[in-house]
Amino acid sequence: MTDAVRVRGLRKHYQGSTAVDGVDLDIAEGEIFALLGPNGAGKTTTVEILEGFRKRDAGEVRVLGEDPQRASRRWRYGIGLVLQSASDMADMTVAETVRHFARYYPDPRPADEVIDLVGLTAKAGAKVRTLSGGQRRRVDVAIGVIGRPRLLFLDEPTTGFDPEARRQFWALIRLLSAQDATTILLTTHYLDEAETLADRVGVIAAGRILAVDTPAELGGRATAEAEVSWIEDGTPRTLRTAEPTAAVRELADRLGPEIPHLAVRRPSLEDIYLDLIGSPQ
Ligand SMILES: Nc1ncnc2c1ncn2[C@@H]1O[C@H](COP(=O)(O)OP(=O)(O)OP(=O)(O)O)[C@@H](O)[C@H]1O
Repeated sequence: MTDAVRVRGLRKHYQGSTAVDGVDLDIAEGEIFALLGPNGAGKTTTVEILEGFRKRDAGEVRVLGEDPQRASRRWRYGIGLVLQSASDMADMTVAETVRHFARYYPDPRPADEVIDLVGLTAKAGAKVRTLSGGQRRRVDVAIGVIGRPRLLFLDEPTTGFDPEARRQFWALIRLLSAQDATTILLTTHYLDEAETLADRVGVIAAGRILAVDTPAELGGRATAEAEVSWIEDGTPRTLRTAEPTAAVRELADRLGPEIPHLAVRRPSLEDIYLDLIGSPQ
């Protein structure tokens, strides 16, 4: 499989402070990759360098086979952006906005098809300013994918969404990924979003990548000990074990088939993430 993104030894300093401190990153074509990290970790700086909006101080960067700093117009057509600050086309309708952006591309998707894809057909004639926050974000996605990008950048796409809107948005991203094998680089502060959407996640802190893996395997998660908890003689008990099934069987033998308040908990992606970035839990 070819790499959509290949980064080696990326560095960026701002007036004395180091924002990106030797990042290596590979993202395969068709992959959904989530970049996670605390505020100020270097996510936006890294992503803006990949998008060609920021110059690096050192390192090699290849995005869709080209150096974003010297990339061609054709290269830019292959990139889709959904940035944190939404486009302000508030006085135009949804359809006008999408058609407006379609003109920038040599081979855009049909505007109606994209509006349908993002679930805004019923709102196609509505002014963008009359839409809810979540609906506006869908307009941003429509603009991001109108040019048939091979690589889509999503910067904190669901901040401020209610739970239902987030789930709808995730379904849309999965659809985009499945339909056209669009490569997606997502930054997010929501661990459940990364877990649901991403094939792999990378954790960055203080400008360095700490770990890259599938959400299930990150930081040794798949082999981490489970915590078994229950109540015995009115007292809460917990046990950490690599063999929770055996522990439950032993408890059932001792306490009967219904073990009071039994729970078996494996570390969540959030537990692993907080552990990696060294945050007290
Ligand atoms: N234009 C700039 N000038 C000076 N320092 C900057 C600039 N942009 C970012 N920084 C600094 O670089 C570091 C990394 O910032 P960056 O925005 O890349 O982090 P981030 O991981 O995207 O954070 P967040 O999750 O808060 O968006 C921070 O310490 C930030 O203060």
